[in-house]
Amino acid sequence: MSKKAVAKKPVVPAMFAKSAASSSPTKSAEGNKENHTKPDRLVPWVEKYRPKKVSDVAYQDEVVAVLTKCLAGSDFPNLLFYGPPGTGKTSTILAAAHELFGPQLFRDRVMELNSSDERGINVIREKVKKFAQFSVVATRTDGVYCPPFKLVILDECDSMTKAAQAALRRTMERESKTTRFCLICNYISRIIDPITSRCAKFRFKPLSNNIIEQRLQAICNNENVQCEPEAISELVKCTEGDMRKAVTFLQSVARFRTNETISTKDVHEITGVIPDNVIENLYQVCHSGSYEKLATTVKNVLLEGYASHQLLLQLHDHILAQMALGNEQKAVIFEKSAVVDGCLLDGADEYLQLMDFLCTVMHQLCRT
Ligand SMILES: Nc1ncnc2c1ncn2[C@@H]1O[C@H](COP(=O)(O)OP(=O)(O)OP(=O)(O)O)[C@@H](O)[C@H]1O
Repeated sequence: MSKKAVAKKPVVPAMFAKSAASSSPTKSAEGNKENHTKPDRLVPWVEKYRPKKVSDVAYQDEVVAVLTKCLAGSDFPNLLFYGPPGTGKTSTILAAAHELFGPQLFRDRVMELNSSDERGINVIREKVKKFAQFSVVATRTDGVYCPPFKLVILDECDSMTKAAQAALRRTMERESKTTRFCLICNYISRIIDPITSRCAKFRFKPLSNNIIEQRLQAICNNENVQCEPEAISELVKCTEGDMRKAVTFLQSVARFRTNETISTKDVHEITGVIPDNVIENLYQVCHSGSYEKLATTVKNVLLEGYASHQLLLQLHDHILAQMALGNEQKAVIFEKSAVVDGCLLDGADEYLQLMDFLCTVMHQLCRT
């Protein structure tokens, strides 16, 4: 379902067209440093290009379809959005709240809390409960119907204590007539069952490379930033479906680019993506079967300052694409990469871990 719907989405959402005029000073920035009357160029692009309407949210077709229906009927269930970072969870509910309450009532009707700062039971008892208790009536402002409830958005609620979640559950039950809740988290497993069972749950998927590429291209067009097509693809490679990461990297690369046109070299410098020839060289050294050569190459690669986690990630993709390796050999290699990744996260020595992984690759290649 999602693939077809995604393919039909316009490549350039309406929001890009609207902000084109405001972004023109950035274009001339490349040659005309005087032209910065408005501090537009300092606005983070993640905010500037945050979806303004639910229909602007890319790739999350299921939740967009449900919310569109809810907005048409001006009613909402309690919601639980979960999934990896930068996939649109916060943007979606903020856009829905703006459409639901309009600019005038948004402040009165919406309470937004970041649970990683305010995670204790007192916040639920004092702030959330008090806000939820107020009853509101349906109104019509500028001809727009505004429903008779408020919305509490609890971001990063997977860092709430269990006691706070239990208190929240009671508030959700008691104030269900006057207040709707939208809980947002990365890990649904950390939310207690009585809460998950009271919410309509939506999993936000990592965005496809294709979609990220299209949106980055649209931002480049809107900001009049020139970019080699390979540079965009290279940028997308390191985002792992995280749109926030993609847009943030693009803005940094655009700011610090060495020439007028963004090149893959600029992207590598900012994102830490490792050039393909470095990865290919490591793979070929494994092929050669020489341990000494491997040890020297790994030392040199680390001296260049490449991050070991990124090396592991790109080696994984490179090995996955190798036809010469059978399934069994790949399975052994990827099992090792998972172990090595865990050890790196725990702070193990980068050189030893990479050698451990690459020796496994060498061993498996010698069997072909
Ligand atoms: N599905 C999407 N469609 C369009 N833009 C998106 C989407 N997802 C993320 N973005 C972009 O990334 C930025 C961050 O998105 P958002 O804060 O909604 O992510 P999130 O899923 O809530 O992340 P986190 O779990 O880290 O809070 C937005 O401002 C927007 O520019």
